[in-house]
Formats: sequence, structure tokens, C-alpha cells
Amino acid sequence: MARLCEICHREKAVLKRPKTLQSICRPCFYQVFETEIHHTITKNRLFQPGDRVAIGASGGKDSTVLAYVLKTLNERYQYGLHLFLLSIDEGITGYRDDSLETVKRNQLQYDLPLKIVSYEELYAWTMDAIVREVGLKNNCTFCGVFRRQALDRGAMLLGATHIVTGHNADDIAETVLMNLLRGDVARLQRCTEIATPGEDGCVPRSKPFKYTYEKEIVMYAYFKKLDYFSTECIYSPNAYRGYARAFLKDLESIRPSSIIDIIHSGEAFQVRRGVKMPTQGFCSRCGYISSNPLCKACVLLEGLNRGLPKLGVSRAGLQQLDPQLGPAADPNSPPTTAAKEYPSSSDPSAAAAVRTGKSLDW
Ligand SMILES: Nc1ncnc2c1ncn2[C@@H]1O[C@H](COP(=O)(O)OP(=O)(O)OP(=O)(O)O)[C@@H](O)[C@H]1O
Repeated sequence: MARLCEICHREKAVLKRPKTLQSICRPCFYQVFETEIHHTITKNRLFQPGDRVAIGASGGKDSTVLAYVLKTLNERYQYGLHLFLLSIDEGITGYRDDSLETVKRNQLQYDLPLKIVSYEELYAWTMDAIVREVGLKNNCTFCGVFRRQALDRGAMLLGATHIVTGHNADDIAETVLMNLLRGDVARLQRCTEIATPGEDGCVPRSKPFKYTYEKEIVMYAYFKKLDYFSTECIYSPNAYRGYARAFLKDLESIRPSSIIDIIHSGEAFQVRRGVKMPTQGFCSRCGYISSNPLCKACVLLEGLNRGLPKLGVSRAGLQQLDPQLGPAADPNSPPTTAAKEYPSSSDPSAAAAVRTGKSLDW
């Protein structure tokens, strides 16, 4: 006899839920998946009625499901949000141009306004051009730093009061592991935050999928037949995060709760009093939030525009560009005590972080 759904006890079970290993039916899966996200949103008070929310839309599974679910929940529970799709075109031929076609279809499918902002218009550089200059090894540093700012700038153009991204529970657990492995206590403390406030010229951001498992996002997209783009970035070697990901997948196969457990460990982590932390200020050139006199994007751009792209990612180069930065750690070696105690957005440990394709804060 066919097994019955462990939730409703009426329908036939057609899937095993990755998060809990329960055998359940499709309608119950949709119900628990969507309701958990709704609870995450309401419990953490992510939005206010009337908010103009820019959904960081890459065309990939996470942000596509995020757009679909947010639209569904906004209508079902009357959040009163104005939703927009915001895409950053990094200028990666054969990758982003194709994924943007998916976002353009999503715009029609979900009836949401779309804004596309490109690196070329913001920085006068595409990632294709940057990779020609710097090669494959360090290019993710540029892409990660530029994207963070580009999302803010695009959101401001939309008059958005909030940005959401599709970072999921697996992404966050990986980031906790990576910050732990690097001894980066400042990021370890903040990388599990579900939301960052909109201070100092940044638009508030949040991650409604903080507790949502990647496998469930893929399952949801599959059953709902959502239209998404599934190719990996052609420039992303993703080495360091790849190891953390493989380790996490192994742990998950033995104990599915490992993902949430690691996030909980990160949430409980507190830096002891007296440990020096970076002080937040503003970039003297572009005014963007920075804990150094020049923000990371300006440092990287300066290197590119001087024809010395490695300046922004090497230790000697950073000091040459901005002597006030002081001694900094080599991104390829373990953090020194100073790097551990003074991690900052423009030290090379940040470069090492984003070299993996995802920021270690996000
Ligand atoms: N080019 C982009 N434009 C807009 N938002 C982006 C872009 N790239 C990434 N994001 C946002 O950052 C989140 C995490 O991006 P990441 O590159 O880690 O991709 P991912 O985990 O594969 O997510 P996705 O499946 O949505 O591509 C995405 O879910 C999306 O919200």
C-alpha cells in the first residue's frame, strides 16, 4: 500500500523532505515550505507595509524561487509590499547575458517591474574586461565587491527601501564554516544576521531564506516548474567555498540538522569584550560605507584604471594605493593576529573572502 503523507495523513507521500526526512505529499510540501518563510519574515519583522522591496534577481534558482514565494506571500498575507526585480549585469558573456534573459521572462511571468544595472555603466568595466586584465584567479574579488555596491546603487535608483537576496541556509552555514576556518571573528559574529540595517547610506538588506535548505529550494522550483537558469559562473573557481560546501553536504547526508545547527552556533557566537573591531566610516572618494579611508571598490578600480589590477588584491599594492591601510595579511596565508583582530572591508582577507564568489558577510 502507498505510504501516506506524514503531515495530512490523507494524500500519498511523494517526496522525502530534506530538512526533516518526513515523507510528505506535494501540497503539504508547498504549505510547510512557504509557511516557514512567512514565519521567518514575520518573526524577524523584515518588512513594513508600504516597503519598496528590490529582489536581487540573478535568474538562478534561489532568487527565482524568492521572487515567486515573496509575491505569493505578499498577496496571501497582505504584507503591503511593492516588489521589484533588480539585476546586476556584471558583463560576463555566455553567462550573465543568458541568465538575464531568464530574469526578463520572470518579469513577465510574475508581473514585476525589472531594473538592470551594469558594471559597465557604474564602473566603466565589465567582468569580461576585468578577467582579461587580472586572469581567473582573483576576479571574484572584483565581482563580489562591485556587486554589493551595485545592488545598493540599483536599489537607490528604484527608490527601494529594502533589498532581499536569495542566500539560503546552506550558503550561511558554509559562510560560518569558512569564517571559522579563517579565524575571522568579526565576520563570524555578523555573517548569520538575517538583516542589516540601512545605516550610513546603505539600503537595508535581508535574507528571507536564512533557514531554507538549498535542496528544498531546488525541489520547490522543480515541482512548481519555475523558469530559472542553472549554469555556474564561467569565471568562478569557487575553490575555498567548494571545500566548505562539500564538507557541509557530507555532514548533511549523515545528519540533516547539521545545516541549521551550524547556523545556530554562528548565532550564539560572540566576540569577547576588548577584542578590537573595525570602526565604520566612509570612503573619502565615493562616500560609500567603509572601515578604511578608501572603500574596497575604489581601491580595486584605482588598480584597474592605473593598469595595475593586482594592486587592489595584493598586500604591497594595497599599501601603495593607501599607506594608511597599514600592514595587511596575505590572502593566501592564514590570518595573522592583526588580521584576526582587525578584519576590515578593505583588507585582503576581504579579498580572499570574495574570491570564492560569495562574500563572507553574506
Ligand atoms: N547579478 C545579480 N543580480 C542581482 N542579484 C544577484 C546577482 N547575483 C547574485 N545576486 C543575489 O545574491 C544572491 C546570492 O547569489 P550567489 O551568487 O551566491 O548565487 P546563488 O546562491 O546561486 O543564488 P541564485 O540561485 O539566486 O543565483 C542571489 O540569490 C541573488 O539574490
